[in-house]
Amino acid sequence: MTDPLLRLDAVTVRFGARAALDAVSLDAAAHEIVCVLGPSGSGKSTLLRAVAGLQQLDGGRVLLDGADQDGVPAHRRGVGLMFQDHQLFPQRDVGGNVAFGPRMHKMPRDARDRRTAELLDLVGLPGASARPVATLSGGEQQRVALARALAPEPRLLMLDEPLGQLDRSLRERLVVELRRLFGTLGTTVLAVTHDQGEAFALADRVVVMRDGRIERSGTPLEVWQKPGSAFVARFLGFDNITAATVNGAVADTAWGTLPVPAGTPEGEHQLLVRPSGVRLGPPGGGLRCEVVSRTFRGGHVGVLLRPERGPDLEAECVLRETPEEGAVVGAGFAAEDVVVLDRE
Ligand SMILES: Nc1ncnc2c1ncn2[C@@H]1O[C@H](COP(=O)(O)OP(=O)(O)OP(=O)(O)O)[C@@H](O)[C@H]1O
Repeated sequence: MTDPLLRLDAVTVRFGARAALDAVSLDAAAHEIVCVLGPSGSGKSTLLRAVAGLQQLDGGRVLLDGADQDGVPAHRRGVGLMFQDHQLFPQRDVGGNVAFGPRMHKMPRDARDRRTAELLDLVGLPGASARPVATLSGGEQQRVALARALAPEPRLLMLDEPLGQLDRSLRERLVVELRRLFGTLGTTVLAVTHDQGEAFALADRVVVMRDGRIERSGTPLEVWQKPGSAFVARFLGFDNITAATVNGAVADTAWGTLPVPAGTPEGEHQLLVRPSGVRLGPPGGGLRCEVVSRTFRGGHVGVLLRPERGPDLEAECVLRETPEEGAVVGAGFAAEDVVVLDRE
């Protein structure tokens, strides 16, 4: 087997008594887009800094193309970094910013100009080379920062909250463009973000961190379908979580008896019920609930329910079928949207 492009092998970084990274092991294959996701303070930036060579390790190894990077300074690792505040050089024009890396690498002027023009095309700013940085919008600055990070052709591109400061609609558009761009260029990417929507849209593989450790790793679909722990489920925005005793095809919970998917192991578990699996009907059938609030979410409406027993429940409804606030409804549960969580 060939070496992965990036390998972290039991990497530990401590600040005082606290481990910001606690024996983290992680591989990224060439051309893979890996997004590290996690709450504030979970160690995401420390992980990027460790790979970049900006953070001393207290244990473990970082390997690039199979070579241990111990003692290799940041500028010799061949990795590109784009940080949240994407600081462009304000006194240089767009072209001067993008060509900065290649000039440092002594690339001849012709080739530099060609590369700059190509990259500006790729990021959707054709012909912008002579524009002063101060005349760019936030989204345009982000694109220039990206072109600058790509210009030296890094073997690994690392992004720290790449779209952090942009508004939601621009982020949603840019994230699709970024994925396409990285696919075209074959760039290997390690990105960190606390925005799960961004990570799921961008990544081939999502890694969720918790207190300096990797809690869950998989394709976006795998992690979405099987969060594994209550922590990951909550982080993904799922709140319908309850303790349950599984017995055959059903489970006893605070909300009453719920169906569970075939093959669910017997015994005590935590269960997640996806909002799409909470089906609303007339109050006579199922668990009696009052509608507390409704939140419009584009394609559907999130409905918060106060059941006659058990914690609040969230349901997902199509607009036409959404009950009024204050209405009393009966909630049923669909087995295919009930997921077993194996830990807190
Ligand atoms: N230079 C430092 N000195 C002391 N503690 C630090 C230092 N850098 C990070 N930490 C601590 O290490 C832990 C991980 O921080 P890190 O910045 O990696 O988290 P993060 O997941 O990137 O958070 P955020 O999303 O807020 O940027 C935190 O508890 C943080 O306070």
